[in-house]
Amino acid sequence: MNATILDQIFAHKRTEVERQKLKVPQAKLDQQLGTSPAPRSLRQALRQPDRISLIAEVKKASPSKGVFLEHFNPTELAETYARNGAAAISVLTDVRFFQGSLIYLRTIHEHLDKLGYATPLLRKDFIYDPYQIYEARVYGADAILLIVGMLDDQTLQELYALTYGLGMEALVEVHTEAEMARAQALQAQIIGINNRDLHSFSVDIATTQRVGASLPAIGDPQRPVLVAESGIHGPDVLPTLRAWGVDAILVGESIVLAPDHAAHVRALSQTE
Ligand SMILES: O=C(O)c1ccccc1NCC(=O)[C@H](O)[C@H](O)COP(=O)(O)O
Repeated sequence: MNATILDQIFAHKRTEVERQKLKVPQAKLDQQLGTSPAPRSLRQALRQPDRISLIAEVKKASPSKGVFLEHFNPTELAETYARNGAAAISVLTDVRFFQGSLIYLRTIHEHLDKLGYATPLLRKDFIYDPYQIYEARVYGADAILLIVGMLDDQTLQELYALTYGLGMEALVEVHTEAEMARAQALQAQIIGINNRDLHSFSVDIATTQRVGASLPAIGDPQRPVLVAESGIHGPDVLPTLRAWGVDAILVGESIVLAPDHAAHVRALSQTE
């Protein structure tokens, strides 16, 4: 079988992380941990009784679509998100395929702090090694993404425990019913259903309904915070997602491509 882009991403990620460990050894990260700003709760920010919350993504490019924004200013974008009602901000930190950076996390954190916004920041990357979780904390992440489909159960459990041990939270991402069962076995508090098949890049919003069907009923205290990820273009779909029990949406492409970022964020945050 031919290697998919996802296989290439994973292979390159391993090289990138090993290279980074040589540049900034774990011992150095350990020293810097104490100076990181205290984490804020993603879960609390997302669970609103009366509306769907928005996680707005700082996304310059994607492997499926290339560059979205030639004039890309991550701090300016994040400021627009925070000012216009985003409950949280996802920062892509993968360098090669998404043209992201860990530095964006730090500069966005510092910039929003100065403006008085305490919007939680999610490190969005392909995380498989504890080193990346320490890195996330040192650069100011409040939460990280764990993609169930790329981790075995033991690694998933270890990374999840480390994340919470460092005071952060994890958005545990699934795409199939089998992955959802694994996320539930982990007792994940925040589960994201990615509507995008990361192998084929096809997007189907109905994935959220199908894969979310096994969760405890809406209103059950055992029900995790549910995030619908990818392929959300506008607010018209929000009532349907609400009916499916979605607490939050994660949106990148439609925001960065919108002619008016602020207006699109307001519409998706239902603050118009
Ligand atoms: O965005 C991609 O093309 C992509 C390809 C391969 C792996 C991951 C990918 N995206 C990561 C994401 O999950 C999205 O950036 C995020 O859910 C926002 O999606 P969208 O609103 O469709 O940009």
